[in-house]
Amino acid sequence: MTEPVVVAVKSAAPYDVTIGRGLLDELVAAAVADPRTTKAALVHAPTLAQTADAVREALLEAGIDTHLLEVPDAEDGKKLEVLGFCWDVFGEIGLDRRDLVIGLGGGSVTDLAGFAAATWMRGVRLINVPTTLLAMVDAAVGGKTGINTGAGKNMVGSFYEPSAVIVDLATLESLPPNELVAGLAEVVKCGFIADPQILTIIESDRARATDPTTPELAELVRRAVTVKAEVVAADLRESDLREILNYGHTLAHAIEKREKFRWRHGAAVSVGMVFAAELARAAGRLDDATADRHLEVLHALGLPTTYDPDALGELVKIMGSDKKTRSGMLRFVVLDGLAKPGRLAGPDPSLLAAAYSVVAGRRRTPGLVQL
Ligand SMILES: NC(=O)c1ccc[n+]([C@@H]2O[C@H](COP(=O)([O-])OP(=O)(O)OC[C@H]3O[C@@H](n4cnc5c(N)ncnc54)[C@H](O)[C@@H]3O)[C@@H](O)[C@H]2O)c1
Ligand SMILES: O=C(O)C(=O)C[C@@H](O)[C@H](O)[C@H](O)COP(=O)(O)O
Ligand SMILES: [Zn+2]
Repeated sequence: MTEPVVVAVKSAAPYDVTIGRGLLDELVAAAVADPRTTKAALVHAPTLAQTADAVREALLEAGIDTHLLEVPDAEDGKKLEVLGFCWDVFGEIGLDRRDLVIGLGGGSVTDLAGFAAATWMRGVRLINVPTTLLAMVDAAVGGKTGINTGAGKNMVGSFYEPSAVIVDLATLESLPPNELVAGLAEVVKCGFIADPQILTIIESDRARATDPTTPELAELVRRAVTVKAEVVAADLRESDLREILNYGHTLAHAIEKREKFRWRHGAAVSVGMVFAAELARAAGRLDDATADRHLEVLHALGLPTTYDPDALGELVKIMGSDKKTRSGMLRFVVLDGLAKPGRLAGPDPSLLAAAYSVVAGRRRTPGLVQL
């Protein structure tokens, strides 16, 4: 990819996701797009301190007084006290309604910065600059913002869309390989729910699909962002269709909560997708080949596909507070075939147990030989 590629999110307040390499100029252009903006609060993870400095310099040159807010890393940043810290700094620097918040980092930072922007003076302009694969293809796009609470993952937040998303693929070159692979879980998710070509690209050459410098990875990013953009443009507030982006997340969020948010989100989603596929297979809704393909592709990428064999009871309890639950009835996004997402409501405990026996590693699926 030489020229940046733009994926338009055609929601009520449309915005562009610009994907390329070395996009500082595009970021500055997005920032100055509103000529009333004189100040920016740049929220970033500690690992992005150097990049944050470079962005600040460029914005200062463009006449935007830019303040850096370094927040705790990963899920430690998605906390009420950190949100409070952001609000305090916004107040101290006099950030007003014409100004700008920039989220620079992984999904934990874009979720936090997005919610801080959504709530400050009831909403100030937001630009997301995702620097992990997961944030590029998922967290930074689509307007879900929020923090975790004692009750669980992302329990407080809002739907608040950015005015621009700048995806600089060059930032992936410093990302630890395990983080890149974790991000691929959400890419694989898009493959199963909507765009099977994603799976073919990964299966054809796993090494190139996991190399941040290749056109294959750039194409995976473009395809996954396109899936997300189309879904959120049709159903921003998750009244129905958007739930498909939650494929694998019912179990994933329960695992994350049980693990006190120390698991990588993408790793939990990987296990959650295996569970959802097995649930659909056990319910007679998903063919063996597609169910087996989950284990094969996720395992080949080095993502986890199993979890504590004795945790099902606890996980079912935690899943009770999943946001898709209705009148106390658990609801899962499942597949009725490749790229045919449906819903499974109130599964019988025997179905949950059958599906979990694969996650627990107690039952191997017939099609799978390499595990
Ligand atoms: N809002 C949404 O729609 C949405 C979608 C998917 C996930 N999420 C949320 O996103 C979060 C997970 O995001 P994540 O996987 O990006 O994790 P993360 O934000 O915790 O980042 C992972 C790690 O990578 C480091 N890092 C980030 N960019 C780097 C770079 N370029 N070079 C080196 N290190 C870098 C971070 O400091 C961190 O340690 C979860 O909280 C999840 O709930 C939100
Ligand atoms: O954008 C969405 O919608 C998603 O569900 C994408 C998920 O990958 C993401 O992890 C999201 O934050 C989950 O949201 P939640 O509503 O289940 O908390
Ligand atoms: Zn997710």
